[in-house]
Amino acid sequence: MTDIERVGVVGCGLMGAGIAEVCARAGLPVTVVERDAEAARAGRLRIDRSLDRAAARGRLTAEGRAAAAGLITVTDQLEALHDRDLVVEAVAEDERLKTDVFTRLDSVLTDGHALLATNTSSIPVIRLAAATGRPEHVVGVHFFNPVPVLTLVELVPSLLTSADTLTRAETFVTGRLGKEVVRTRDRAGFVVNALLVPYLLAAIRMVEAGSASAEDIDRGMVLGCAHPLGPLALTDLIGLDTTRAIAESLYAEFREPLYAPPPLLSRMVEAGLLGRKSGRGFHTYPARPRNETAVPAERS
Ligand SMILES: CC(=O)CC(=O)SCCNC(=O)CCNC(=O)[C@H](O)C(C)(C)COP(=O)(O)OP(=O)(O)OC[C@H]1O[C@@H](n2cnc3c(N)ncnc32)[C@H](O)[C@@H]1OP(=O)(O)O
Ligand SMILES: NC(=O)C1=CN([C@@H]2O[C@H](COP(=O)(O)OP(=O)(O)OC[C@H]3O[C@@H](n4cnc5c(N)ncnc54)[C@H](OP(=O)(O)O)[C@@H]3O)[C@@H](O)[C@H]2O)C=CC1
Repeated sequence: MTDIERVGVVGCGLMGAGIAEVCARAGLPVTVVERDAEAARAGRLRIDRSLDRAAARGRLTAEGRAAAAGLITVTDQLEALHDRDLVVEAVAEDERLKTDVFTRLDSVLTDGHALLATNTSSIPVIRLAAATGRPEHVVGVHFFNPVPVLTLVELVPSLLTSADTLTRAETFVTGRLGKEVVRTRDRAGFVVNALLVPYLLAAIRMVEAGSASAEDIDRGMVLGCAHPLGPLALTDLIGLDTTRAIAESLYAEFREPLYAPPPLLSRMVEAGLLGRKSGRGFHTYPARPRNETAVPAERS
């Protein structure tokens, strides 16, 4: 079994909140760190609402909901992670921001054997590992959105990740969290995003070219290919800012035009049209309390 008993998460947005939730639902105490007190409050609300939703849908008993909520602490103090066996970094897809978090985590974690994981979608893991004095303990552990629903985790060793770190990370995500693992090499976008993101960008280029409406492009893929969401609704779910950041990493690594972010995507990010999280992207979503992910309009 796994030696990981105390988990830390940095960032309590869409992914950090989901990762904290699945760890707590597996019975693990989780400390989540946000940027400041207000963001910590918003993160706590995000986790609590997701637990409420799971309880309302009958996927969690009232006792299970209370137990999971009781295992989670959200704070704005990175030092609170000093005693963790594993920390998963889930801040925004920005290499400088992540590098800074890894440098700080390296000095905060007292246990020399603690695992440092990144949930990055696309940034090569070695660049984050190199910001620490313990690259052998740094590994990519890439969850999928929504974390409580999707079972895949991509496991990404860098050239300096030790075999022991990889085994401990895999044992944790499969044995403790009940997820399925795909191992991938440390290349921008790993496996899934290297395939998925060019498809999302192609749909955005179709909107830009006026080939069809966003609604019809999505309907085409939902009705014609049985995808749960069309590409533009999926881009709204991921976040347009995150999608653009992933495209930029892929383009920087491979220089393939199919990875280049289309101008429409960049203009929408610059306009603050980030998808569900801002209430409007390629589709619109009803207003929700501040910092909470909106639900699609058709379900309101
Ligand atoms: C960018 C990256 O680096 C990598 C990525 O993650 S790429 C993105 C990958 N994700 C996808 O491709 C998502 C594909 N879409 C889906 O899986 C589904 O559309 C969806 C789960 C998002 C919504 O499913 P749906 O059937 O349209 O709606 P809905 O009926 O509300 O949800 C289905 C189930 O998921 C649950 N669910 C939906 N969203 C959820 C969330 N955010 N948190 C927790 N549970 C959620 C619902 O409660 C429901 O569960 P029950 O059946 O037990 O009631
Ligand atoms: N969205 C998706 O579908 C998926 C995303 N990912 C990856 O997960 C990571 C997080 O993405 P996602 O959750 O969508 O992004 P979000 O923007 O929803 O969340 C990022 C969170 O990190 C917080 N944050 C920023 N800087 C710090 C800091 N220094 N310390 C603590 N918290 C900080 C942000 O706070 P504030 O808002 O105050 O800046 C925000 O709450 C990214 O690397 C992304 O690529 C992986 C799989 C799927």
